[in-house]
Amino acid sequence: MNEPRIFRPDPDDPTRSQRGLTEQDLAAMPTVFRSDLLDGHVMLISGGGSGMGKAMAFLASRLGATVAICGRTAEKLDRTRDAIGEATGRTVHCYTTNIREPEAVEAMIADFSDVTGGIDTLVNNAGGQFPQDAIDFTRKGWNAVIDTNLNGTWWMMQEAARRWRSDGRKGHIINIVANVERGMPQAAHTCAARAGVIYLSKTVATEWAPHDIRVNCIGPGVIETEGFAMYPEEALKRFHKANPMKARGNAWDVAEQVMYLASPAADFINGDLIIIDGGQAQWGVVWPGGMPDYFDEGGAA
Ligand SMILES: CCCCCCCCC/C=C/C(=O)SCCNC(=O)CCNC(=O)[C@H](O)C(C)(C)COP(=O)(O)OP(=O)(O)OC[C@H]1O[C@@H](n2cnc3c(N)ncnc32)[C@H](O)[C@@H]1OP(=O)(O)O
Ligand SMILES: NC(=O)C1=CN([C@@H]2O[C@H](COP(=O)(O)OP(=O)(O)OC[C@H]3O[C@@H](n4cnc5c(N)ncnc54)[C@H](OP(=O)(O)O)[C@@H]3O)[C@@H](O)[C@H]2O)C=CC1
Repeated sequence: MNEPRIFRPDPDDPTRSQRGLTEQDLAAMPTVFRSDLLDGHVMLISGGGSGMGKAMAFLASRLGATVAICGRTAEKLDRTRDAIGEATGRTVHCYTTNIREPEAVEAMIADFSDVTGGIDTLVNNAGGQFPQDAIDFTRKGWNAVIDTNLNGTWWMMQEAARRWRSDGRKGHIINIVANVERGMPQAAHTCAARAGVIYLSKTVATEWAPHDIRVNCIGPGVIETEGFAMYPEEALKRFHKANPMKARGNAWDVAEQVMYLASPAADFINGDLIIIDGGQAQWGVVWPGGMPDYFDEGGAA
């Protein structure tokens, strides 16, 4: 049997404490892309201090891009900057910015544009949610998820677009959403926010075409990252059963797709949603963490 091209963690290995790829993995993972693919390219990645955003920051830097990452936790950003510097010799710019604060977003986009001469690709990857039955959401919990994933993403999109318009510069936005086509029980807040982002993106992909701004989304399925800490162990044991490949994706699967979209090869892709989920959208039941007994008649999940 052929070995997989990239490492896929064994979901049943109880000895693994690490969730997702290590910095050593990210420095050494093979890539299909040419090492100078993104020379001269400027990329801002929100949530770039961990998980998929960190993998994107590593890969973009390895391919020659000038990268900035933002998040709420300075230590995570600094650590990522140092690890990428060590692996690639490149300088990653860090912004301790909460995307829920529009003034802070405005200042970050202005600064990174001024420092670099202009952003080429904005990747809105920051986000998340907690698992809970919708009927039990508190107002604060609902607002936290909507404010992060919908409002925060929008402040970033609008500020970048305004700056591109005033600079007369073309730009590209890639929004990381989720695979929400059939809904996702215990994640209704995030489904609402991500569906909002997908249709916001499709709409402005048309509105902003005259400004030479393209907008696309990527919908990951179950991708093993540090973010899995949000979920109970029992649910994690079942996540890989949510797709017919019976696998978890990893951050590199998503990072390589982002680099493809950022490259000239994707110049004619606009207003699209690309799903990376091992076939989850077509498969079985919609409860990644397992169904309540009410539904689970034959133990199918
Ligand atoms: C299994 C099936 C899977 C089903 C779903 C399976 C999805 C699989 C695929 C997706 C995987 C991923 O996205 S993995 C990536 C996950 N990564 C993340 O989620 C990281 C970022 N997330 C966050 O920062 C937080 O979750 C988020 C709520 C969005 C923003 O946080 P804030 O800092 O604003 O909020 P907090 O102060 O933590 O919480 C604000 C309020 O939210 C509510 N709240 C917060 N955590 C809560 C919790 N665990 N349970 C209930 N309620 C909670 C409370 O009301 C909180 O108020 P108080 O009561 O006053 O405290
Ligand atoms: N892993 C998966 O299976 C899937 C993940 N996703 C989504 O993909 C994205 C990346 O997730 P993943 O890498 O797995 O998880 P992580 O939890 O590692 O990444 C989320 C990142 O977003 C940052 N972030 C969260 N809230 C804010 C905020 N208000 N302002 C700025 N930064 C913020 C976090 O940093 P900090 O807390 O320091 O601010 C963190 O670095 C998220 O939007 C996630 O919901 C979607 C589908 C599946």
